[in-house]
Amino acid sequence: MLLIASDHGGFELKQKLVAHLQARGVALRDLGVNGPESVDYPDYAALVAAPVSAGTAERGILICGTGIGMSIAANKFPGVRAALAHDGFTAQMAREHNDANILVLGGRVLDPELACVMVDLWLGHVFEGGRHQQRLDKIQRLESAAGVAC
Ligand SMILES: O=C(CO)[C@H](O)[C@H](O)[C@H](O)COP(=O)(O)O
Repeated sequence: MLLIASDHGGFELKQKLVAHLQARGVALRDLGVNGPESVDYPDYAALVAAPVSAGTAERGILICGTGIGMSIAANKFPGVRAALAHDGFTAQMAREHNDANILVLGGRVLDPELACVMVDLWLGHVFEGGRHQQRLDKIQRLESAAGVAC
């Protein structure tokens, strides 16, 4: 199941992406925000990042104005690899090299048509493993070490 959420800065782009993904037949759950009213992005980051971290959802998409706040918040959750992508190349690399389980987009930055292409690239490619898995393992060890230090 693919989860998607945004704050007000990403609301318009989220609506566009939901329509795009539904037209493609992708199973997804829209967790809000449901209108353009001002909200706090960490609340919506948690709605997607917590189930991805817990393993009850496989992947998510988060959108705020720049994508920066959503990235910072989502990456606080263990096991989350939230990648802020800017174009088709970074969206594809987020899957192939980083195995990003959350794609983060900037609603005030991206052209909506490009954002649809980026989501398709991220969904349509696979993690390459190999040397990239070795690097993800090191990130996992950093996460574990940080937990011990606390
Ligand atoms: O981009 C964001 C965080 O990185 C969010 O969309 C924030 O909402 C933004 O920084 C602030 O936007 P506001 O509309 O001025 O509250």
